[in-house]
Amino acid sequence: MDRRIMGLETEFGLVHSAARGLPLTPDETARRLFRPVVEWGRSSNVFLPNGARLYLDVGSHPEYATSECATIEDAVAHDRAGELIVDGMRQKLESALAEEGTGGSVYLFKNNVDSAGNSFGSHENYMISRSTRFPRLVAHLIPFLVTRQLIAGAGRVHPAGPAAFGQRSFAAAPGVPSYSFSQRADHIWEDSSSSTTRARPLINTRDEPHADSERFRRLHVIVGDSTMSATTTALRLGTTDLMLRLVEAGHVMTDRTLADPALALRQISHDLTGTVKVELADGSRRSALDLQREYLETVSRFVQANGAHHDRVEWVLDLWARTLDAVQTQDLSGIDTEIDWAIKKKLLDSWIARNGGDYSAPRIAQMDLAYHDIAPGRGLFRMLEERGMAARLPGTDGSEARYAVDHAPQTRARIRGDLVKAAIAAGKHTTIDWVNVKINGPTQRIVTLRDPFLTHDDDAEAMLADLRADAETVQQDPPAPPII
Ligand SMILES: Nc1ncnc2c1ncn2[C@@H]1O[C@H](COP(=O)(O)OP(=O)(O)OP(=O)(O)O)[C@@H](O)[C@H]1O
Ligand SMILES: [Mg+2]
Repeated sequence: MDRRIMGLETEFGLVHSAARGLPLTPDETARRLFRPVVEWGRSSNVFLPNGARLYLDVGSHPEYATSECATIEDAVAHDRAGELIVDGMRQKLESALAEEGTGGSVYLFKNNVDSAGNSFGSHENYMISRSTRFPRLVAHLIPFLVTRQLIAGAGRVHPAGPAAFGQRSFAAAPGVPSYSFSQRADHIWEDSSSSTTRARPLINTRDEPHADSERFRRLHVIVGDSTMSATTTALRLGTTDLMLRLVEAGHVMTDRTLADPALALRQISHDLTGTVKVELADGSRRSALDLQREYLETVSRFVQANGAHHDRVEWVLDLWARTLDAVQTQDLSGIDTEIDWAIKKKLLDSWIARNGGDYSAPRIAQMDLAYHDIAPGRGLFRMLEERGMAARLPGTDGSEARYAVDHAPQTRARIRGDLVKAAIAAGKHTTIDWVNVKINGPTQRIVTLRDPFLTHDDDAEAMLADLRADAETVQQDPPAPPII
């Protein structure tokens, strides 16, 4: 696919800490956080004017699923817009709690593990053609995704050393405080399956295309870490899209099937040199660095032969190469403003250099968490960004995310977003999913958008015109969306 629909889902960690007395329970905090959303959309599962889905699933992790994006920069901007939106809700809740005397602080973390060791996800969605042979695609993608943490991991501190997996422990001896590439690697148990939680695979194979099922399929990757840095997010999406292109083109690829992908994920995550050898199904042993170098080389040759399919391909290949060089030479200075695990490691290592101690210091664990705090002026990544110590995606100036808060990208999300705004203004109840927009009421109407690329639909135009006419007759102002 030359143009590809992509979407990112982020589950946030949520904590209330009380100034005095007991904090709100996680469930209560989440319920309170979503109160303005429910007031606006009459549900804790809504689609927003920018086309995105904001919801509270079982448990207490707010989730933001970006609308369908057709470019990497849109996906990055909309992912960040989600942070701005939930941060606005966080600020509202903090103010409400202060007013009623409960007080305390509300924290939202864009990470993948909580203090009790539970893991929550950052899911990537890529549209692929129905004609692509799915088992072949999955087989080629898994070894890539297992080793992708070298270039797209968010980094994690293990104050008591890596946890054991079955009978095995990794890298540093058990009990030796350490740092790993990935947040998520220790929590994945299978290579691919149709469950996202129970067995927790790398790829969820449940077939829900959210589009015309005869033409399209949605690839649901759930192994990735949530990334704070725009450049890391762009690299994560950009490299994966290139790999998909290669497979889709029917490019003959070496079989790199791993003997045990979940085990290899952990072995690789806990070896910052990238040189530990993991076992392939054919009995050979290869390092993550070697495998990633081969992928980069194959993709580069493919691009040379077939041309770049968007204007960031060169940038993706360059950052990919620089990151592998940094791992190989163990000199992170070339990537420590661009790749999350390296940005965070630099921060932690400079604290240790100034204060002594090691990765077991309580302050280090705090910083590991605070890096992912999305609050401006408090989150460590946010602060680095404000000081110009975290790179922006070239050609962007930071205003794109703010714009994406209430503007949908140029896909069918644009139509959905317009209908959401118009329905709210007209005081109509709706039932919406990724494909359908239904106006409830005595004269039910439904618009079905099966092609995610389409930005125009006659039925939707007609519905929009009617909703706008209805809005003229509504006396009250519509409720404001639950965003800042
Ligand atoms: N046809 C498509 N191809 C690829 N991605 C899509 C397509 N349609 C929608 N998406 C993206 O897929 C994601 C779906 O998010 P959502 O949270 O609803 O996921 P889900 O897997 O369907 O449901 P759940 O998280 O409830 O299990 C969004 O980011 C959206 O932009
Ligand atoms: Mg989801």
